[in-house]
Amino acid sequence: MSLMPVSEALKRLLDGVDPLGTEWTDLAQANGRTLATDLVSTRTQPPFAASAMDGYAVRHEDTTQPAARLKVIGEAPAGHAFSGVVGPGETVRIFTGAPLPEGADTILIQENAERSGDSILVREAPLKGVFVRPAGLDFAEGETLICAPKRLNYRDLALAAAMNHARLPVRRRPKVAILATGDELVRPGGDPRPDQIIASNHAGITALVEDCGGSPLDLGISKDDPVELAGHIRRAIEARADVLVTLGGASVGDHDLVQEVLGAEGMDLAFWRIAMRPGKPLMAGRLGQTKVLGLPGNPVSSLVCSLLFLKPLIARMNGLPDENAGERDGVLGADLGPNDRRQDYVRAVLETRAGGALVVTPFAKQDSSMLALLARSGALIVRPPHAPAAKAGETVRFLPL
Ligand SMILES: Nc1nc2c(c(=O)[nH]1)N[C@H]1C(S)=C(S)[C@@H](COP(=O)(O)OP(=O)(O)OC[C@H]3O[C@@H](n4cnc5c(N)ncnc54)[C@H](O)[C@@H]3O)O[C@H]1N2
Ligand code: MOO
Repeated sequence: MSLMPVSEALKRLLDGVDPLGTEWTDLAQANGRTLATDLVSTRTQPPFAASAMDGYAVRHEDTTQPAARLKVIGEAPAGHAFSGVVGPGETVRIFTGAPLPEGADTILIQENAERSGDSILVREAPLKGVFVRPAGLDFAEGETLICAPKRLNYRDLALAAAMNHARLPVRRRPKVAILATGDELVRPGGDPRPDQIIASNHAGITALVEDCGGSPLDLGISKDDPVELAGHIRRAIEARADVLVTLGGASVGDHDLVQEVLGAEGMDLAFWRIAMRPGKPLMAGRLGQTKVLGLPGNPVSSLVCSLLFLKPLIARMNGLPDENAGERDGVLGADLGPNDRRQDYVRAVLETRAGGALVVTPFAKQDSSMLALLARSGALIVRPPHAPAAKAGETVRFLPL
């Protein structure tokens, strides 16, 4: 049986996938969304020369004489510009964020002024121009401040708000329908019979889809029954899912029906069976406008395949580059035996040792059903097909989790 290399499978999966369309969203809903077009400022910030301190707006030349005294002719709190002009020997009481009044060029902080009635004594002369933020210090109208494509974070959103964008152009989030299959599965919180287990893959993949900028759609659990399975698959198509992820039933057992039923529903198969561990029975295809990704049922296999295939697919639909291209070098923390023909993704603890070395220490057991070890892993050591045995201390490639 020939197995397709991981890189070839990924290429086929992403082939011809274009970014989804653009929609507008409120600023409050934009966290984690992907900006679809560059964001240009509609404002200059600050829009006026502003005081950076609480104190007095002065003409610098009036403050240089020892024990200079200035007359307070008004007040400028933030949001209330002083409308007059500061003339010789005059000052305006000013607060942080208020516009610098005309005539003044410097801020005397209040700690260095002694007020009595409507005058002040300059206790320590300021340097010329201090504590004045010039107009446009932060940014100017017309400047492109956030370039698309970019997943928006809290800093971007503060900046977009400061630019006065209440709504933002973002990519439509890929809708990812997730369907578990198997008579043995019961939802978390359910009451399994002795021969049943809890369906775990859903929870993990839902979270991964959200983390990657997709919108998960829970299609529940289908029994290993072709009619029921076909019904669930049709629901995904009716819901116009961009991606249908099936969990389990991808292998060769008598009850592994997913591929057969998808085929009967009209799926074009792109590939099945990959030279990777875990994840060998991975399958992909297209059903109408919906990309289909058939993940193996073993929990670690389904999560590793999601990381390696679903994540880049969602990134592509958002118009973003594939972050998995970020494999790194690490120091192997324990010996590894020779690899076979499948590219191995070895669960490992990731540590930073003194001096900054990244050390990846593989777990001795690597069974693809072991979620507890995956949860403790910080890295997947990537071992190419037929890699020779490796000794602790050698350099290996890894993907951070
Ligand atoms: N004769 C062969 N048998 C198997 C092969 C093979 O090549 N020849 N491949 C093995 C490999 S590798 C994998 S991986 C599994 C994957 O098989 P399926 O995708 O058909 O998965 P299932 O049989 O449905 O389930 C496997 C395992 O995972 C549990 N499971 C399924 N779904 C969930 C879920 N949503 N949450 C938690 N656990 C789940 C299921 O109970 C099984 O224990 O096939 C090997 N067999
Ligand atoms: O792909 Mo299977 O995950 O080797 O267990």
